Amino acid sequence: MAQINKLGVIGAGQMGNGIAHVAALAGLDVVLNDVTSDRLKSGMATINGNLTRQVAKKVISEEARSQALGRISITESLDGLADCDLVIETAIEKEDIKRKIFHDLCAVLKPEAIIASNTSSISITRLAACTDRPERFIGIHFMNPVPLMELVELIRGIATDDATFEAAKEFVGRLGKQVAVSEDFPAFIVNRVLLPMINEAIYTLYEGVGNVEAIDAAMKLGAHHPMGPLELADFIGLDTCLSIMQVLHEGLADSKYRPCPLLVKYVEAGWLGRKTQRGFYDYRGPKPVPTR
Ligand SMILES: CC(=O)CC(=O)SCCNC(=O)CCNC(=O)[C@H](O)C(C)(C)COP(=O)(O)OP(=O)(O)OC[C@H]1O[C@@H](n2cnc3c(N)ncnc32)[C@H](O)[C@@H]1OP(=O)(O)O
Ligand SMILES: NC(=O)C1=CN([C@@H]2O[C@H](COP(=O)(O)OP(=O)(O)OC[C@H]3O[C@@H](n4cnc5c(N)ncnc54)[C@H](OP(=O)(O)O)[C@@H]3O)[C@@H](O)[C@H]2O)C=CC1
Repeated sequence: MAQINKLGVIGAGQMGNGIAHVAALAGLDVVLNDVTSDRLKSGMATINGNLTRQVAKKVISEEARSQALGRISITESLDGLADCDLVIETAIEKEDIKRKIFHDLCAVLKPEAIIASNTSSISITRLAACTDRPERFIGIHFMNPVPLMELVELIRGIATDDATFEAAKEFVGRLGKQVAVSEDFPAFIVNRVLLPMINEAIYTLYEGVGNVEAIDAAMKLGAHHPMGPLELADFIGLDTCLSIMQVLHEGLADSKYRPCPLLVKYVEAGWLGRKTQRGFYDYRGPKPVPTR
């Protein structure tokens, strides 16, 4: 089994920067790619901020922080990923964008390298089929926030070979995370359970059963969830939540997965949650204020 020493990460958003952060701390060389230099700059600033917070909390040393930062390089071109042993795609949850990335990546990436997607919901088999190496393609699904969450789901496509699965498992173990293996069905395990709950919380708001604060307080205090479902939706990103519900609805053809029209409205408004500073809460002031 080939050892993974150099990791490529496509997309410098919240998941991409989290994966780059934990991989660099674990001693891997990381190349972070995104479409604009602004995105790369803000991704690196977030990594630096989160590493600095870990130093302040004595989770890591100052030396570990500076070594980790030194292991991450950035590139606006996929050519910069050519000699990586593993490339994880973490661009937005849109299948056409992911397919285009894999098409372009295969043209430059060394043939023996493994390709993975961090997709929350999309079929690994279908994504693998648009690459030149379906046997070396796998779903490696990290949870948000990556530096704090223990779990990573591994999803084999129909063609994924044993060596790829074992290399992915070893990689996840090196990052100090636990593996849950999921079959390749829409939204896998965590999101198959979590997203219908979030969607139902949005229906609860839409139908006027409770307001934002009441729904979140009910689930935090009444079910001991660390975040309320609407706060969590804002944290995940409302665009991502909608995309996952659409994949569940289309993939399982069951009306119980119908995305709530209010979720659609927020996404159409560009109110995507924390990343755009407005969602079920408005984050522009000193503390979050409910928008309903
Ligand atoms: C959509 C998908 O495909 C799959 C998914 O990921 S679904 C989402 C899964 N994730 C969850 O369900 C998260 C639920 N929330 C939680 O577990 C907790 O609220 C939490 C772990 C995120 C934070 O815990 P907390 O104790 O309430 O928060 P908080 O006190 O602010 O943070 C504790 C520490 O976490 C760290 N932290 C918080 N957010 C962080 C982030 N985004 N990145 C890195 N570190 C972070 C900080 O070190 C923070 O320390 P400080 O107090 O010094 O700032
Ligand atoms: N949010 C979550 O809780 C979780 C998300 N995921 C999955 O991870 C992936 C990323 O999600 P997340 O990090 O939250 O999303 P973000 O919106 O935070 O980040 C996505 C990043 O990808 C960039 N991007 C878009 N198109 C391309 C491209 N062609 N090439 C390279 N980069 C591109 C975006 O740039 P720009 O904004 O300029 O378009 C942005 O920087 C999705 O598949 C999502 O389903 C998995 C687990 C948890």
